[in-house]
Amino acid sequence: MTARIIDGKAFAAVLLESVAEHVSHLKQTQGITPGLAVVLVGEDPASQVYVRSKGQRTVEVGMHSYEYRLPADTLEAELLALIEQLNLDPSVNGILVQLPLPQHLDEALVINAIDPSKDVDGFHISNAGLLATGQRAMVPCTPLGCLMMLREYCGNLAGLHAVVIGRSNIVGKPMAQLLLNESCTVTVAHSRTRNLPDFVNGADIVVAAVGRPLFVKGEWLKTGATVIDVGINRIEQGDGTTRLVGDVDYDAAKDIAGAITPVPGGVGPMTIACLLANTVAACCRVHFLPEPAGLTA
Ligand SMILES: NC(=O)C1=CN([C@@H]2O[C@H](COP(=O)(O)OP(=O)(O)OC[C@H]3O[C@@H](n4cnc5c(N)ncnc54)[C@H](OP(=O)(O)O)[C@@H]3O)[C@@H](O)[C@H]2O)C=CC1
Ligand SMILES: Nc1nc(=O)c2c([nH]1)NC[C@@H]1CN(c3ccc(C(=O)N[C@@H](CCC(=O)O)C(=O)O)cc3)C=[N+]21
Ligand SMILES: [Mg+2]
Repeated sequence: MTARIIDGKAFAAVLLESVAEHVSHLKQTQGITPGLAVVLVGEDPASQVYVRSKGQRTVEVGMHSYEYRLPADTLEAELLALIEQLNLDPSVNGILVQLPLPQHLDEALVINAIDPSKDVDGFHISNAGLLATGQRAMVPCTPLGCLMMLREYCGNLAGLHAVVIGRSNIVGKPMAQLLLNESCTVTVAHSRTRNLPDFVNGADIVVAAVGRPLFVKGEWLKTGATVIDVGINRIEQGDGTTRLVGDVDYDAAKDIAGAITPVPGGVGPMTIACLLANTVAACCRVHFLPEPAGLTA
C-alpha cells in the first residue's frame, strides 16, 4: 500500500486564495485592510526565516504586515510596552510574538499581555481556556491546519482513535483539544509515555509533534492510518549540507499509512495560511462584521 500524500502546500494555496478574496472584499466594502504585527526578539536564524516568510505571505494576500525586530537583550518591560502599543493600535488586528523567547523573558507573561481578540496564535490563556471548554476561540494555527487536513482526508472524525505525540502548549495540547471536540478518542503521549509503539499501533490518526527527527517508525503504524507530521528538524547530511525532515520516518511510513503529510510541504505551509485566516477573522470580529465561513474552524 502506498499512502496518499497530503499536499499541505496545495491546500494552503487554496486557503490563501480564499483569505485574499476576503481581504479584497473587506477593502472594497468597508475600506478596511487587516494588519498583522510580528514581533521577533533576538537573532535566531530559523525564526528570522519564518518571520520573513510570514511577512511575505501577509503582503501577498493584501494585508498590512508590521515587523518588529528587537535585540536579544530587550527588557521584559520594553517588550510589554510594545505589546500594549500594538493592543491599542486599531490598524493591528493580529499580534504574533515569535517563540521561543530569550531565557530572561517570561513567555507566559508576555503572551498573556496580548489582547486575546488579537491573539492570532491562540496562545493566550483565555483562548486556551475557551478551546478547552469547547467554546469559540482563536485556535492555534498549527493544530488548526492539521485539523483542516484531517477533515479533508478522513471526513467525519467521530469515534476515531487519535494519538497525539507531544504535549506542548502550542501544538500537542491544543491539537488534542480540537480532536476531542471532534469526538475522537484521544491519547496524548509524551517523553514519559511507556510502550509508545503499542499506542501508535492502535491509532487511526497519528499526530507527531515531538521535535526529534524520524522518531516515529513505519512499523509502529496501523495499516491505513492517517499520519500528520508536525516536526520541523534540520539535519546534517553526509556531504555537509542540511535537509529538513519531520518527526516521522516518512520513507518507511508511506508504505503502511493510508495518508501522510510530507516535510517540507505539509503542516508548515498550512500553519502560515491559518495565521492569516485567523487575522482576517479577528479583523471581522472587531468591526462586528460577519465572519467569513470556512476560513478558520
Ligand atoms: N510545522 C509547523 O508549523 C510547526 C512545527 N513545529 C515543530 O513541531 C515539533 C514540536 O514542537 P513543540 O511542540 O513546540 O515542541 P516541544 O519541544 O515544546 O514539545 C515536544 C513534545 O514532545 C515530547 N517528547 C519529547 N521526546 C519524546 C519521546 N522520546 N517520546 C515521546 N514524546 C516525546 C515532549 O514531552 P515532555 O512534555 O514530556 O517533555 C513534549 O511534550 C518541533 O519539531 C517543531 O519544530 C512547531 C510549531 C509549528
Ligand atoms: N508565536 C509563534 N507562532 C508560531 O506559529 C511559531 C512560532 N512562534 N515559533 C516557531 C514555530 C515554527 N513555525 C513554523 C511555521 C511554518 C513553517 C513552514 O512553513 N515550513 C515549511 C518549510 C520552511 C523551511 O524550508 O524552513 C514547510 O514545512 O514546508 C515551519 C514552522 C511556526 N511557529
Ligand atoms: Mg516549545
